Amino acid sequence: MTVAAVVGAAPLGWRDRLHAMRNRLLASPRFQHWAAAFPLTRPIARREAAALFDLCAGFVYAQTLSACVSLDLFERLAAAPVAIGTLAGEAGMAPEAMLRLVRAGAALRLLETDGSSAQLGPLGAALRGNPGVAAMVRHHALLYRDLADPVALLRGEASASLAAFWPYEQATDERALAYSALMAATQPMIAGEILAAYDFRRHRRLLDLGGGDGSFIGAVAKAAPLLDVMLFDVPAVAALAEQRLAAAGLAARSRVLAGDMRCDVLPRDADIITLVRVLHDHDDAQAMAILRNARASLASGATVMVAEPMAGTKGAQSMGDAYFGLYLFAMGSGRPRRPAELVAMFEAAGFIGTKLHATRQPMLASVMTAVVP
Ligand SMILES: CC(C)=CCC/C(C)=C/CC/C(C)=C/C=C/C(C)=C/C=C/C=C(C)/C=C/C=C(C)/C=C/C=C(C)/C=C/CC(C)(C)O
Ligand SMILES: C[S@@+](CC[C@H](N)C(=O)[O-])C[C@H]1O[C@@H](n2cnc3c(N)ncnc32)[C@H](O)[C@@H]1O
Repeated sequence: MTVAAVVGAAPLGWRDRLHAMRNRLLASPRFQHWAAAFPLTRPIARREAAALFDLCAGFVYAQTLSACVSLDLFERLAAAPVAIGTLAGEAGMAPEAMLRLVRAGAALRLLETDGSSAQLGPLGAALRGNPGVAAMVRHHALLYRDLADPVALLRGEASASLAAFWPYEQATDERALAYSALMAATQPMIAGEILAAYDFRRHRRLLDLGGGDGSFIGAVAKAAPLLDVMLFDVPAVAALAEQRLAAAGLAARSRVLAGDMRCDVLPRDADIITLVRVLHDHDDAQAMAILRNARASLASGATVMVAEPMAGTKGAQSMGDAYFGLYLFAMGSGRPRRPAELVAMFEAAGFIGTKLHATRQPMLASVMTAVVP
């Protein structure tokens, strides 16, 4: 009797049978021993075992990085190597403990060490070039807490601290300041990707929905000096944007509006609307409401752009469905979407001509545009 017959399921097709055969083989200790011993399969066996080990141990690596960021080690080591004893004294720990951390960091290519001093490793050096990454590592303390019991989180039995960090509906000034500061810290890497992928100089007036503190439109305004910029966000964030844009000398070229982008009337004079790291925060019905509202405000020929990390991104699959999938689940709304899902949503909202624009680091953001017929 087959497994399918036992559980009463439909008989397996050839693809499923092949899949089941592969999985039986991979689970067999005899096959694993053979593959590790046979010279042609040995590199694959080692790579797959290492990949599985990294999944088991990934949280330790992330916490090693977290300790380095908390202790500001990458900045401390920016100019020159520093003796382990000195670093230990500054961090308030025993030299043996600091050496343990430095050796862990060196194994992860964050640091380098000769056993008596430490200096930056290649990944620690790259991290310094993107200050938003350290801000995210600090922020991850919340997600780490929420994921302590992932099954309880998925069952809805644990209250997530991340949800309280993003209180869009009731954003007080203090909360808005906290999440907008995090977004502003990470915005340069995102704006860099979008500006390299899309030329905004072809437009006249841009409306950035959920535009945060204005960091993105500030960068666009610099790259497209003739473009007028508008920003729409919840009241507490819009107030921050107003201050920031004025401080950047953009008061005359910019307009800031406050409200609910899902249902409030939007300005009608934009020829491009941007949604940067916005749509993936919202469940499908809300995301459709945003797209339909954007469509209603735009004239024929105008453009809508979604820029955010997308699921299924080649070479960065774990970023989409694993990282952002669980991040947004803990946050309590939204999901990372595949480009094909966004195309369907654009079309359902009345846009045509969807286009995916290649970005240099799709792990950080993908860019998709569509136009009003
Ligand atoms: C010179 C020598 C020796 C060799 C040359 C070899 C060579 C070419 C090396 C390359 C060097 C190089 C250019 C490195 C570049 C590294 C970069 C650009 C690294 C960037 C890393 C970015 C990271 C890790 C980003 C992480 C982002 C995170 C975790 C973002 C999280 C965002 C969240 C949670 C957003 C939340 C918003 C919400 C609520 C979802 O809407
Ligand atoms: C993840 S942040 C992205 C901010 C900015 N676009 C960026 O990439 O840095 C999402 C933004 O959408 C805003 N937002 C969320 N729900 C909103 C709503 N219903 N109406 C207007 N803005 C909203 C939030 O206040 C926040 O500033």
